[in-house]
Amino acid sequence: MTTEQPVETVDVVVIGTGPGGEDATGRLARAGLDVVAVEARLVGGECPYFGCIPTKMMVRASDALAEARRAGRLAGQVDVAPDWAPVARRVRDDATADWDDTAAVERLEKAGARVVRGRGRLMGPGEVAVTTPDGERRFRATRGVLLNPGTEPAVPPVDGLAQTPYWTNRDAVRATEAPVSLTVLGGGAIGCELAQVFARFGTAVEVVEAGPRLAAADEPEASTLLAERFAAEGIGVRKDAKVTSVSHDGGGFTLTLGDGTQLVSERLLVAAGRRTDLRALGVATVGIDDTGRTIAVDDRLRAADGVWVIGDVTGHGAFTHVSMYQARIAVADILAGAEGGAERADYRAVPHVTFTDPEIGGVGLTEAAARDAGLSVRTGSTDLAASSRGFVHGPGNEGLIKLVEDADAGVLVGATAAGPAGGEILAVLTLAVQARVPVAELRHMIYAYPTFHRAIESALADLDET
Ligand SMILES: Cc1cc2nc3c(=O)[nH]c(=O)nc-3n(C[C@H](O)[C@H](O)[C@H](O)COP(=O)(O)OP(=O)(O)OC[C@H]3O[C@@H](n4cnc5c(N)ncnc54)[C@H](O)[C@@H]3O)c2cc1C
Ligand SMILES: NC(=O)c1ccc[n+]([C@@H]2O[C@H](COP(=O)([O-])OP(=O)(O)OC[C@H]3O[C@@H](n4cnc5c(N)ncnc54)[C@H](O)[C@@H]3O)[C@@H](O)[C@H]2O)c1
Repeated sequence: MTTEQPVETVDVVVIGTGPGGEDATGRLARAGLDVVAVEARLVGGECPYFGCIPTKMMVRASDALAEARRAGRLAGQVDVAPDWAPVARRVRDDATADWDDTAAVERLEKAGARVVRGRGRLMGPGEVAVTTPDGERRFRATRGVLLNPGTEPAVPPVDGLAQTPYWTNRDAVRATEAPVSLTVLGGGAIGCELAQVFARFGTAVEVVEAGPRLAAADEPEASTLLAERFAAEGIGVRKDAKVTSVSHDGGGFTLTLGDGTQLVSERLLVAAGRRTDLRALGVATVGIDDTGRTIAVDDRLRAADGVWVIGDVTGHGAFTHVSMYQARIAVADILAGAEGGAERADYRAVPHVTFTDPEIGGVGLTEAAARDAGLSVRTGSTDLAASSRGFVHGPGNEGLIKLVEDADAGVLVGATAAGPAGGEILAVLTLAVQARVPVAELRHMIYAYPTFHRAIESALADLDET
């Protein structure tokens, strides 16, 4: 039986504590506000427990195996006997504390915030109801409500799929052993990272992608690079594939494709994008459209009077760094009161890194997006393997740098760095896009020899020739 409690008046209610919501809760509490953070699962959200951190530990392990396998051509034979046990142990003990958020809750409490376990929803301006295991609690927020609900794995409406024990990322990070065989539905960021991880541990992996290429958000050249590496590592990729049905029995999963092909595997990972449920959040009660997947926000993350929204649900890049960037701006705006915060969100240089090998880093606009935006586009590219550092590196040196220039303005508006340390090379390119560093200045710079990032110089030179 549920009991209704009196309405508690507080300064701010935060619904959902992904990386941004957690950070914002701490900042607001440290600023002296009375803050209640409502969390239905684990404080910290997807990233520390089911996303970035555990999957990057898995990537680190699989990269170690790949490097050991390359050692024969560099330093003498290394015997490689993959063992998932240390991976599972690190993910369980080091990354997620066995999926326990006590430390995160204590951090927030130490900052002066309260954490309420349950599912929150808006009931009108400043009004929040929380369904907890002990009944419903009601809060009235006088300064504002901050929404950071994140996303859930999307499960495509494929005949039979919902009735099978498929994995999502939340199950894959809990794997206690690498499966014998795995079909991955979706060749985006999650699908590609995890396909390569398990393949390197000996799993027979097949990626089934509805679209024409892997990593479709990135430049086509990066997709090709990744596809070539997947082929070299024996990872099957089926592009333009339509899955018509899925079944599961003692023999595992059977996927039937549109052309009649059947794929059989021990496990099935669904990595086909994410979904949100705005209706359940009650956003319509404050005048926010709840029919789409995202919530529109202004450059101070305001979505309605007294309502700020941050994270994946804003549609400005489903990345931890975006969620935390937005948290800082929203908190400053909440604390500034009527006059509003000074900092405005600017998404021209949002970086992202897909931690496959080769690692694919991208920032700003792709060539196609820049052309669609009507810019006068010039591109420059270079082959990382042909650089001095690529030559030194040898096995595993495949990569590229691609620059997208607004030729009229003489600045970069986008860049891709794929290869060993692609994400690290990206840092200087992110700065160039963000600060609109003139291409002439980038050419004038000195790039340390023989680094991977020195190849930027060759890509800049190539801008002249296109
Ligand atoms: C497998 C995987 C790997 C990833 N790797 C990376 C990476 O390497 N780098 C990177 O930058 N990003 C990565 N991401 C994306 C990253 O995890 C998210 O962008 C990040 O977590 C930010 O999300 P968020 O702040 O919107 O909220 P989330 O992290 O999704 O958290 C939202 C929280 O709100 C809670 N919640 C939702 N609704 C309610 C409600 N009504 N009441 C109470 N609580 C509620 C949820 O329980 C959840 O804890 C990865 C994601 C996945 C799935
Ligand atoms: N390193 C990182 O930063 C990182 C890593 C993982 C995830 N993420 C974030 O999480 C988000 C979600 O990742 P994701 O991989 O689930 O989504 P995604 O949007 O990146 O990729 C989903 C893929 O699934 C395909 N797909 C959809 N329905 C399908 C179907 N029925 N059959 C076959 N393929 C289908 C899509 O065409 C797409 O290529 C990413 O967009 C990213 O923002 C980031």
